[in-house]
Amino acid sequence: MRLRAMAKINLGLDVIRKREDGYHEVRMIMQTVRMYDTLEIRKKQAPGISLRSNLPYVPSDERNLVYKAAKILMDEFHVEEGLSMKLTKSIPVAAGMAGGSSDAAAAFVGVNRLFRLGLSQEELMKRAVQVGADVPYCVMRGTALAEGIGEKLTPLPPMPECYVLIGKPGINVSTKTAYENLRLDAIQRRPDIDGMIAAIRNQDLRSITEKMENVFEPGIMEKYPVIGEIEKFMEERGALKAMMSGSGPTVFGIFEDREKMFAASEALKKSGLAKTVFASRIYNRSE
Ligand SMILES: C[C@@](CO)(OP(=O)(O)O)[C@H](O)COP(=O)(O)OP(=O)(O)OC[C@H]1O[C@@H](n2ccc(N)nc2=O)[C@H](O)[C@@H]1O
Ligand SMILES: Nc1ncnc2c1ncn2[C@@H]1O[C@H](COP(=O)(O)OP(=O)(O)O)[C@@H](O)[C@H]1O
Repeated sequence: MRLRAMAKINLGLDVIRKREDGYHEVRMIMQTVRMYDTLEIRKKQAPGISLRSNLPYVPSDERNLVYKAAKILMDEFHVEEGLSMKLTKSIPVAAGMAGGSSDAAAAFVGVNRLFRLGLSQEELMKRAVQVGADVPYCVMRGTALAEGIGEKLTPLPPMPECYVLIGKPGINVSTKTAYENLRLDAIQRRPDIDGMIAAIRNQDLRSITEKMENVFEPGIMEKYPVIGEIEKFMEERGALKAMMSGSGPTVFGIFEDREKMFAASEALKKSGLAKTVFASRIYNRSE
């Protein structure tokens, strides 16, 4: 069985408060994009889980989120057979695009099917949060409002068709450190999440992009000015708006015009500003 684990972007990202347990309460507009890792899974005779990946620097033991997800289901349902998995990564790692979370979501969906465990999507999402705050969303996919620590999800109508240019500079930002360094009392501009939901319901792409805001961006951009440079580069080449995704450092630009996006993509590759450049488009649940 072969599954696609798709990346996400945050069209809007607000952090409301820090909880007692150290996690933060968020309000985010999530959107799946057509950039994906591939997870191949099959049964094997010997018991246990084996995992291979195409990237030497991604762990292929129990630290891998795919492994964690598979183990949760196999333990709960006392699966006696073995599982063999092969992960081929294309989504940049530690990039703010939920690559690992989406791989884990694919493992939940795949293991449920392969061993005929009979769990509904909702039942998978309940278990998914044990692996990471964004994993339930990665099971659901599409356009959604995420609240709580990211696990309370409200599906939204698909955002209007558009093109997404992805540019990741050659730096890594840890999600944990980004949350730890966020000064909630110093946040100056709050994203208008409710306004964005209205704009999505109205299928108004311009209004959606006008409302794009991420509270992590000022702090991370101050440390890594290249993020702002990539945004400017995209906007000068036709992006309605460009912004950092999640805790960064990946930048995405929203384009109405496909040709402009491809031209910007080629130029960005040549510029040397970004290490990974990928021309993509949004993915909707109905596809
Ligand atoms: C910031 C966001 C925005 O979508 O995405 P990424 O930048 O990681 O893609 C998410 O909130 C990331 O969710 P996810 O990556 O699943 O987080 P987890 O693995 O559960 O947690 C990693 C660390 O981030 C912090 N964390 C995470 C989520 C949250 N709501 N509050 C937190 O404080 C915790 O310190 C935790 O130890
Ligand atoms: N399947 C996986 N893919 C990528 N990274 C993984 C995976 N499993 C565990 N990790 C670890 O998780 C960390 C961040 O993963 P990733 O999901 O790419 O971050 P982000 O959600 O911030 O983009 C990496 O440092 C990596 O070592």
